[in-house]
Amino acid sequence: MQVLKFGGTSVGTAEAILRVIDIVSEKISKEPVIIVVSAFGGTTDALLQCGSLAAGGNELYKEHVGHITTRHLDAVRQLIPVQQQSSMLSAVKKLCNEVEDLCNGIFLLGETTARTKDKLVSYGELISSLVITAAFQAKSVPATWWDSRKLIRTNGEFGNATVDFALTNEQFSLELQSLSTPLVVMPGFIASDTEGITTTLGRGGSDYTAAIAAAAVKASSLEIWTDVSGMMTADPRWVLNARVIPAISYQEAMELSHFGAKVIYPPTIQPVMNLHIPVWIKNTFAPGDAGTVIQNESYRNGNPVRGISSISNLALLSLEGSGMVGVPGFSRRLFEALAAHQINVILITQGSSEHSICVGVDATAADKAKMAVDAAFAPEISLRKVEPLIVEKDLSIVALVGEQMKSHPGISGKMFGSLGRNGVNVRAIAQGSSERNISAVIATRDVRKAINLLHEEFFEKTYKQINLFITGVGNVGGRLLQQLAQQQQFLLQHMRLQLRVVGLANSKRYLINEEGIDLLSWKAAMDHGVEGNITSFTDDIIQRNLRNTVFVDVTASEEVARAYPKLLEKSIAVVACNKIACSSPYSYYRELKNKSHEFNTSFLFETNVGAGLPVIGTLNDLLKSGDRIHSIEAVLSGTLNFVFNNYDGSRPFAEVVRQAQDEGYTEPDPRLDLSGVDVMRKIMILARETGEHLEMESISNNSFLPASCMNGSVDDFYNEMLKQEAHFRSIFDAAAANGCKLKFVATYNEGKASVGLQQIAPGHDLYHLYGKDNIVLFKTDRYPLQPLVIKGAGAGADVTASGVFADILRATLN
Ligand SMILES: NC(=O)C1=CN([C@@H]2O[C@H](COP(=O)(O)OP(=O)(O)OC[C@H]3O[C@@H](n4cnc5c(N)ncnc54)[C@H](O)[C@@H]3O)[C@@H](O)[C@H]2O)C=CC1
Ligand SMILES: N[C@@H](CC=O)C(=O)O
Repeated sequence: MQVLKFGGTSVGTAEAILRVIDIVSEKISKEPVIIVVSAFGGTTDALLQCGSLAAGGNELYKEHVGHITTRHLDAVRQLIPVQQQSSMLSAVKKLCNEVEDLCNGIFLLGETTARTKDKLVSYGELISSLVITAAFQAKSVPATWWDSRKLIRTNGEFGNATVDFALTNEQFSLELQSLSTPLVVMPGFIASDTEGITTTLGRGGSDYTAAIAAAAVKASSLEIWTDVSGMMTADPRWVLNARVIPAISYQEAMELSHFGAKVIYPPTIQPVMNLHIPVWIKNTFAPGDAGTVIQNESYRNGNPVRGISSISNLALLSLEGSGMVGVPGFSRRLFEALAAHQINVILITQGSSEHSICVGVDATAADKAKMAVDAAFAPEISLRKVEPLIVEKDLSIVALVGEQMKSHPGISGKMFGSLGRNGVNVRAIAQGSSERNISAVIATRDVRKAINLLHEEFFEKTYKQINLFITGVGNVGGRLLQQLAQQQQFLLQHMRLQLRVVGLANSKRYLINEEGIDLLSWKAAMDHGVEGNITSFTDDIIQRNLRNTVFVDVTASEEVARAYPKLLEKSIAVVACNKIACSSPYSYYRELKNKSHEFNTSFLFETNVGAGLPVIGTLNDLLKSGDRIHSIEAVLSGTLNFVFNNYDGSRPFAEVVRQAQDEGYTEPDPRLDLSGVDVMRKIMILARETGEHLEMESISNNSFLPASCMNGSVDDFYNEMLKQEAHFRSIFDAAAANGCKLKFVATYNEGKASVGLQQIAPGHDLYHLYGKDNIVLFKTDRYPLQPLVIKGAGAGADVTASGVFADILRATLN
């Protein structure tokens, strides 16, 4: 014999009931079947509402009873041919009249008891099971209706009665003896006490009814038919890639169902587990799907984690005090105080110092718990041996569940590492010695992010999702978006990285799409962005709290550079080609470095020096591996190298500078390049990376630009350069006369940095440097005579964007 249970959604409409009939008809051709049905979806709540309206003196309950009646009568009309309808219509009407009578009584009394409520809600399952029995019969499927109230006997704890299994099993065997049809239909959820008064088995109790029946008749299997295709690796409303678990042990299923996987009512497992009856979770709306089987053995598929679950609305209660250390009885008194007020403890942790004990309870019970515990420990609190109970709310539990976790070291390391890297603070941890469950208490606002992270870490072989927020969509930013668009598919296929641009901002507005902005039409989409600035953009990023988030600064804005600390503090990685942060006063540069370290997230700015060239990375590799820098000599301005490589007096100097700007080598404000300030910033950043506390003021700048060029606007700058043509010509001629080239050189030696224009003779390391190239020469302990040389394009949107791209990838691998 098989037992099948159909939940409220599976019997919510006449159409759904016809599916049930199809499923069951196929089953009974093989072996006899008992089906346990819930009330039509929503009916239990509707009945409870009638009761509370009536108890509150609100006559609207009559209208609600009317709706319930109509719904059930309609189902009869749709499921049963007209000629056979009348007896079922009058049976339903009679039961609905009883509901109304009961509500009238409640209305008159102005109150309702647990016993009356049980009676009231029992009508949902009673009526649905009778209608479904008749529907089978109308389809010529012989079916017997069994009254669960006569079979399942409980104590008198209304609302959540305890089953007397011995008596119940006996009733089932008696009933089985006279069974003459291949099919039995039973109402779920309801039972009766020793005096025959209706009781219920707790919300979701229809699963339990089915398990009790399966155990009583020693069924070959129990099938729970619902509206999902099995137990999932995580809640699919939160984790898009959650998938069905094909097989799971009873113990794992109990852990997962206790921890919020609503697919199965937790007590269901116990009766069938004792008899090793397999439980299948199947989907009424996709009966062909394999579903999940819950069985004795833990299924080994190479992944020790079976599922991820969570409990929301948790409060953490901490009892602390020096008077607790080494004194027996504190925990007993704490638990007794909670138990005396029917407060259920969900999680317990205690450090070996015994200085504190911490328990998790449902947040709705937190205030009651505080009163109870403070009263229980009043003498110790008054003597300051124990502190008043500390209550923290807005917390949740996320838990990894898996029978095989016990034989696998490193799972909790992976779990907490992944949460930590993403700024999810763990408030308490619990792991039983069975190691079947590792629970972490975290802020409720972090739950979605945490579950997705853990799912990615333990289940997704497919990809890791990276959420990018890019600010600044100009020259370099625009090219970065092109490169990302071009490479997205490759990264997905070859590196299992799903790089999504979730946010884009310019100086006036921003756009966020958590599904990822289409990189082929971002310009048009930007027009529909919201008006905002860097503060509202970064607030929005933080509030969304997405996992694996990288903020990319492709502006030259000080305002944007000021936003990094608040992002790093939330473990959001920052990638910047904007040089302002790292060339601000040393204290700010240090603060950012410290925050990146403290919050275990990346702060990367390789493109600050040499654009896409690996200058900072190489320097750090040398330092980390124990080398010592003696000196740095470098040409670090793509713009100036381009200008001096292209200026020979045949056209105005200003015109060559304009060309450098048009080709995208200059800063948004080209005066920073021509004045040498950009190069000062770069050599300072390199010096700082070696550990030097250098400031801009201590760098000497032998500028070749007449001071008058720096007055006024950028247009004034170009006009003034035209006027100063003779000056530029004379510099060029002097170098040419010596057979030299002009290079704007930066040096760092023995803690001192300087920048300035130099005549470079043939044979010098810097002589053969063409176009917009940069060159950096490091002399170190290991490269004392022949320097380590890095050379190549040092400016331009494409190379800079690719350097930023590489930093983004580094940040994601942190
Ligand atoms: N061009 C190059 O070769 C290299 C450039 N860089 C750096 O790249 C950065 C960007 O350079 P480009 O793309 O050439 O400049 P750009 O002027 O073309 O683009 C910067 C963009 O940032 C936007 N912006 C300014 N303030 C903003 C704010 N508060 N919020 C949001 N967006 C804002 C501007 O509207 C503009 O669209 C600069 O910091 C530059 O130093 C670094 C290495 C090489
Ligand atoms: N404007 C800069 C670009 C790179 O930082 C330069 O010309 O080098």
